[in-house]
Amino acid sequence: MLRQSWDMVSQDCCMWCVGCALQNSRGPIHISVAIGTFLQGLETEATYDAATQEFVIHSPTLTATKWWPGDLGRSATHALVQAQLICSGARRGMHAFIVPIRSLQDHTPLPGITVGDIGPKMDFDQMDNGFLQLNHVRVPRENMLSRFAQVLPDGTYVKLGTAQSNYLPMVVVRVELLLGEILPLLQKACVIAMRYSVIRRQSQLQPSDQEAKVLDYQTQQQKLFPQLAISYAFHFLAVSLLEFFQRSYSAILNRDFSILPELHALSTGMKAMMSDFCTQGAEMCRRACGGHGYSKLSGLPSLVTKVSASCTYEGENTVLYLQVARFLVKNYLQTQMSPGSAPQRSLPPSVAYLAAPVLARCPAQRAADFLCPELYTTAWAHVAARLIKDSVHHLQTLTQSGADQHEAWNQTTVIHLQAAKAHCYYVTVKGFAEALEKLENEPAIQQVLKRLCDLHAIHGILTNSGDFLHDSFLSGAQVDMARTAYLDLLCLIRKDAILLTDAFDFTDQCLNSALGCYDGNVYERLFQWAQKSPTNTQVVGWNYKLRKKAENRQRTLPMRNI
Ligand SMILES: CCCCCCCCCCCCC/C=C/C(=O)SCCNC(=O)CCNC(=O)[C@H](O)C(C)(C)COP(=O)(O)OP(=O)(O)OC[C@H]1O[C@@H](n2cnc3c(N)ncnc32)[C@H](O)[C@@H]1OP(=O)(O)O
Ligand SMILES: Cc1cc2nc3c(=O)[nH]c(=O)nc-3n(C[C@H](O)[C@H](O)[C@H](O)COP(=O)(O)OP(=O)(O)OC[C@H]3O[C@@H](n4cnc5c(N)ncnc54)[C@H](O)[C@@H]3O)c2cc1C
Repeated sequence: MLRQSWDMVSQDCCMWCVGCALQNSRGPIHISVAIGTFLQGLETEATYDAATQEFVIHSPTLTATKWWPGDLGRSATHALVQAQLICSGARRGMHAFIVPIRSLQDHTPLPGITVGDIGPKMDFDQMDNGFLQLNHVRVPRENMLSRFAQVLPDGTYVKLGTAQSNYLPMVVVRVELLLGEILPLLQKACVIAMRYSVIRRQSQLQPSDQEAKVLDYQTQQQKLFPQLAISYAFHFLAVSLLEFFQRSYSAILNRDFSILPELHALSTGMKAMMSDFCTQGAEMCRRACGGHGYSKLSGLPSLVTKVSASCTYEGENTVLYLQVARFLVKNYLQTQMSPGSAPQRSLPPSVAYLAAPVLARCPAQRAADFLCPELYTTAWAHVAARLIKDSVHHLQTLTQSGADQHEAWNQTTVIHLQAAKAHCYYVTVKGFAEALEKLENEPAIQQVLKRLCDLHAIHGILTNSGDFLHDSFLSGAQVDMARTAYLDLLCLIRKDAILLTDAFDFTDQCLNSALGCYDGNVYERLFQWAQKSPTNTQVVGWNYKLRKKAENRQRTLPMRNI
């Protein structure tokens, strides 16, 4: 029964999900997943012993200690450990092994296992994150996940996939995290900040007016509407990425890996961009709520710290952007191959723009021209293509001047990072524009969402205007036109802003915010919730008692001659 459960793990490919609980006849099996950044450099080893048909799993150094895996510190009974496979004397790279770590009878650590909690974190100390050291722990041969590679009883290694096929679970988790974990955190922050901003009144727009809702200030709109727009942009993109992944998945399981590089580039790029922007956006929403945004009763501080973790887990964002850059460089070089020099293959759809005809100047002549998906998608494609070309040029210049390939890569990574980020922005703009096209039968919804799409694209142009001005693709006058279009959009989006956040459909319970409830009773709720603070539930506060104690002590101390 236990073995069957493990088979389920490998077949369903849910092995990266943290703390997945599998039931077996002897009780709950709770799996934690343990890997780090540099998978090729993993220190933990799994050496096959043909005599006993077991793997001996060992952490040879302190730095090989697994650190962070969810549910490992207190709960997990098993860990999915990524380790360097060594069989018949040869190193075979990273593979995954199911390792029992705690007794199913009394939950104590098994022999050879050192496991525990990693200590306090930035927030969410209630979450269980653990460390794990393995001292020559033996597991049966069947405990290696073996869809893409097997070790036969005599130690023969049989490769069934490519070198990258063992990385597939990371793609799966990254794709699923976008809609399941990361994006809702920004969406919730938007709902809270937007609802509070129509309740909070501050100062006057006109001297004779009553105090204005803060959402009617242009600067408040500039803080919140780009967050709303990007929430929608990410929603459409994450949905289409999930569909793309689902379409490709069966091919991959049948060992057709041709789609994997693009899936990898899209999933890493979108994980990095979404977690970056959702983190900045949630913090912006928190600050847009003034002092109450700093109160935990607003729900915003925990959203900010939670989403901030997503910039690191499942691959640190810089590392992920550089994976995108690697994909971009490869595909750009493909476009530079002269016909006949190598077999031509068509570019993956997400980078097809690299081979498209180059438009040297933006044709916009007035502000309204910027409200055109074709115009701004082309503008983003132009900037991304130029930055990629530039990054490849720098790389080639260094290698041609004699620099070692790896050194040249490191010396150009800041430029590659910029190119990868521009490419990711282009992907979100294009994805949003394509989603709009599918709404032809819903003209009213299409119109409202198009304003958000316009805002997302133009906001990106204005915040990166240097990149658009650099080769005179945009002129200074055109940047001014784009800004006019942007400011006009803020007014238009204002009237739909609350409905657009209501549409995320979070319940009050799920928002858990005194500022963000549907009924708008912010101050009543803040006051009620503050009463529940432990210090307010005692008749005499602890600080008063402490002060009294200190005063009494002072009185009983003998006077000192000073
Ligand atoms: C405190 C609590 C707060 C609240 C939190 C709330 C909880 C919410 C739930 C969230 C749960 C989080 C759980 C987190 C889990 C984890 O973090 S698990 C650990 C994650 N670790 C990683 O993601 C590791 C990151 N590292 C990598 O992705 C890769 O190893 C790499 C470093 C990016 C590259 O690997 P490497 O082989 O060393 O490098 P290259 O030489 O660059 O690549 C070789 C080729 O492989 C291709 N490739 C790389 N990765 C993949 C992939 N995933 N899929 C497909 N292909 C891949 C790469 O493109 C190269 O290909 P070529 O260019 O063709 O050679
Ligand atoms: C909340 C949380 C939950 C987690 N859950 C799990 C889990 O369940 N299972 C698990 O296995 N792990 C988990 N982790 C660990 C997580 O996957 C790693 O922290 C993450 O992959 C980053 O690796 P690292 O900590 O080694 O950072 P490092 O790789 O050491 O990064 C440090 C710095 O070095 C830079 N850097 C690293 N490599 C390069 C490079 N090649 N080029 C340029 N710069 C580079 C990074 O950009 C970063 O600025 C979790 C982490 C957190 C914060």
